[in-house]
Amino acid sequence: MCTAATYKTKDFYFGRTLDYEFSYGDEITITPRNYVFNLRHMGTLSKHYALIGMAHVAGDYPLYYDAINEKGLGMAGLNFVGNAVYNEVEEGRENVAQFEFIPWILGKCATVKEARELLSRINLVKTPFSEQLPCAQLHWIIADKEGAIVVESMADGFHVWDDPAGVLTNNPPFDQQMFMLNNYMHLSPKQPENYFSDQLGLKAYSRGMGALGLPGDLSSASRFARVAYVREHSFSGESEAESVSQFFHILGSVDQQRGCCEVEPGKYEITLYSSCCNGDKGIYYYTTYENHQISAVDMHHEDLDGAALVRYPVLQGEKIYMQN
Ligand SMILES: C[C@H](CCC(=O)NCCS(=O)(=O)O)[C@H]1CC[C@H]2[C@@H]3[C@H](O)C[C@@H]4C[C@H](O)CC[C@]4(C)[C@H]3C[C@H](O)[C@]12C
Repeated sequence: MCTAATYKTKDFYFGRTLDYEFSYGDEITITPRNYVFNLRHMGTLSKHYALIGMAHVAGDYPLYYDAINEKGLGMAGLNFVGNAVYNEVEEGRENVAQFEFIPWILGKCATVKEARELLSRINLVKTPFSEQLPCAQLHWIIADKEGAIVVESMADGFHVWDDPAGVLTNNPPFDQQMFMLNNYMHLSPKQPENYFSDQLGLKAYSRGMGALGLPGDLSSASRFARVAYVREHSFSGESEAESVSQFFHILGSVDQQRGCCEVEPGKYEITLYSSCCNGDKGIYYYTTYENHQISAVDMHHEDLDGAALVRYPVLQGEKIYMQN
């Protein structure tokens, strides 16, 4: 399972949890403006916006899971197993392979508005990266400081949904996730009133009872409702430290602890990493399951006019600050 969210204070923030039972070998990867993407069906993409994000680099190709570009547009791919359907290549169309989708959008678009325009022409195709890395079944959230959209390529068509909740998880399809939020419209950070009966003398005996009924389990639909609720009510200061800290708390509401989601006997899905990108500053912050300290890579500390990928390993291992 995975969860993505947006957040705004003075700056725009975008990030995700990556939940899985193993890592593909990820690195924080900066693609500078002159790195040449050799596209499968569209020639080359040689001049584009610079990107920073989490990727598995295969043969010098950055296979992004989530990223932002230098203009503050963010995009993340989340599992959509059983629902994602990609097309065959069609002559004369903009055929973009599923694994090229993030660089194609973030390389060319500065805003969600521009992404919508590009999406209206795209034919998302099933060409795999390689035999070892076949097509991932994903759907995507694309967001900037003005708003978010969700892209789902399914058997019944190519959908571009408005995402006013600013979140995405996994199955079921996005329109169903949004519909199910109706079930939770009574939830509130305020203490509840007794509408049940004026005969029974019911009262709030604990803080936090306004959100009784918010689902606590790890299913995708429950995480969708929980992260949407937490994000909606999030409140923080505007400084970078306060905003980043609050963003990780939003994602913390859907964190997966080892042992709670068994995918096969003795194998557990966990939150391998959580990310928070500052879209205005081009900084990629992250924590991992084994490293709660926030680490960060700033794209503007690199030569963004270069042509070679810049790669940083994901730092692991808890760093405990001993006070005596
Ligand atoms: C497994 C990841 C999604 C995690 C997730 O959504 N888990 C939910 C589990 S569940 O459904 O709800 O059970 C996805 C997100 C991005 C994916 C990667 C990116 O799409 C980049 C390439 C794409 C290639 O086609 C396959 C390898 C790959 C390197 C992908 C491997 C894997 O599918 C990733 C890492």
